[in-house]
Formats: sequence, structure tokens, C-alpha cells
Amino acid sequence: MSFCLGLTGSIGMGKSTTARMFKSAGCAIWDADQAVHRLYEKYGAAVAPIAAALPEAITDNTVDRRKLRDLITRDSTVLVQLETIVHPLVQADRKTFRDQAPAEVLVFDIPLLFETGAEIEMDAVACVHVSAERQKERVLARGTMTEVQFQKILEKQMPISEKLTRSEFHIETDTLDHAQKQVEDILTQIRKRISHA
Ligand SMILES: CC(C)(COP(=O)(O)OP(=O)(O)OC[C@H]1O[C@@H](n2cnc3c(N)ncnc32)[C@H](O)[C@@H]1O)[C@@H](O)C(=O)NCCC(=O)NCCS
Ligand SMILES: Nc1ncnc2c1ncn2[C@@H]1O[C@H](COP(=O)(O)OP(=O)(O)OP(=O)(O)O)[C@@H](O)[C@H]1O
Repeated sequence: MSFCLGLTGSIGMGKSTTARMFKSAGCAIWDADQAVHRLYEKYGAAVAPIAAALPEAITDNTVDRRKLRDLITRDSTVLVQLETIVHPLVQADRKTFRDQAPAEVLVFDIPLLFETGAEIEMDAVACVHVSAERQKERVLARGTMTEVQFQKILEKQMPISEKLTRSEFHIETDTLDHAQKQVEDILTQIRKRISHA
């Protein structure tokens, strides 16, 4: 059976960048945000239920993220509505991946790992972290979100201090080299654990 490592952190703190480091080291990656992208594609599994609940969010049988972001900015309850539809579909996608187990170590990049209770599926959790100032700088530099949209998402997430307390491994993403070193150390520990199991 594969070892399941959850990878989490707050928005823009470096989950995807760190997941790529685990991938280069031979792990198989499942990414919750990418799963949501598949669900939102033309005729994807989330299109019909979202069309029923939020018809303005649909363009050409596809979930339109820009319209969704606008709806969420105007009304916070939209995100809650969206989560009720999307999270069970995401969980089903994750189960399919886990059942295929394409490597000895599976890494699950899940922004809302603790918020959705997904940690019970994991053998260990690693949490990425960086200062709040660097986080905001990095998110706004991407140019995909306004400061108000960033704050709305941030308010929905568990504080990073609590995510760290609940995680066995911590990865500081201040520089790429430092993060790379921490990823290697974590994999050494996990591989030791697998060989002693
Ligand atoms: C809010 C939406 C429209 C923003 O889309 P956009 O393309 O601008 O950003 P993207 O999807 O890449 O998300 C950016 C980051 O926002 C954070 N985030 C996304 N959804 C949520 C949420 N429901 N609660 C808290 N944070 C969230 C995550 O850290 C994520 O990595 C989109 O994320 C969405 O539809 N979210 C609802 C589905 C969901 O809960 N996804 C989270 C993974 S299960
Ligand atoms: N270890 C690091 N050193 C320097 N910069 C980093 C590091 N990790 C990530 N970054 C930078 O921070 C930004 C956000 O990183 P990334 O997209 O990996 O975060 P994320 O947590 O996956 O974001 P989101 O929550 O939006 O999905 C990117 O510009 C990335 O280049």
C-alpha cells in the first residue's frame, strides 16, 4: 500500500511549487485545485449542479471562474453553496487516484485539507508556510485576484498557525533551495518508515 502524504498551507504559500519538488523526487501528485478544474470543464461533473444553483456562473456549458469570483465577492454565501456541490465530487476524484496508487509515496496537494477533514485519509501531513507579507505579495503578483478577493479567500481558510500545529512536517518556503532541502529530509524519513513497516 502507498504512503499518503497530505500537503497543505494557506493560499499562495507554495503548495504547488513544493508539490513539483515531491514529483521530481518520484512521488505521484494529486492536486485538489486541478481536480476542480476538471470538474468545471465543458460538461464536467460540476457543471450541471452549479448550473442549477448558480446559473449566472455558467458560460457555454463550462463553469466560468471569473463570474464565480465576482459572485463570491458580492455574496460570501455563494462560496459555501459552491463547496457543498464541489467538495464531494473532489473527494470521489481523490479516491479514484488513491485506488490506482501510481507510486510508493502519494502526495495530495489540498488547500483545504483540515477544513474538509481530508487529513483522516493521510498517513502524515506536511504544511508549507511563509510570512503573511510574502504571502500577500506573491498572491497579488500573480495578477489573478484583487486584494478584496484575496481577503475573502483568506477569511475562509483556517489560520496558518493552526494548520502548522496540526501538521507533522513543516516546510518553510522562503527560498527554493531551502524548500527543496526540507522536501528531501521529509522523504528520507518517510522512506525509512516504509522500510520498517
Ligand atoms: C473561488 C474560485 C472560483 C477561485 O478560482 P481561481 O481560479 O481564481 O483560483 P484557484 O481555484 O486557483 O484557487 C486559488 C486558491 O484559493 C483557495 N481557495 C479556493 N477555494 C477555496 C475555498 N472554497 N475556501 C478557501 N480557500 C479556497 C485555495 O488556496 C486555492 O489554491 C475557485 O477556487 C473555486 O471554485 N473554489 C470552490 C471550490 C473549492 O473549494 N476548491 C478548493 C479545493 S477543494
Ligand atoms: N520555496 C519558494 N521560494 C521562493 N518562492 C516560492 C517558493 N514556493 C513558492 N514560491 C512562489 O510563491 C508563489 C505561490 O506559489 P504556489 O503557486 O506554489 O502557491 P500555492 O500555495 O500552490 O498557491 P494557491 O493557494 O493559490 O494554489 C509563486 O510565485 C511561487 O513561485
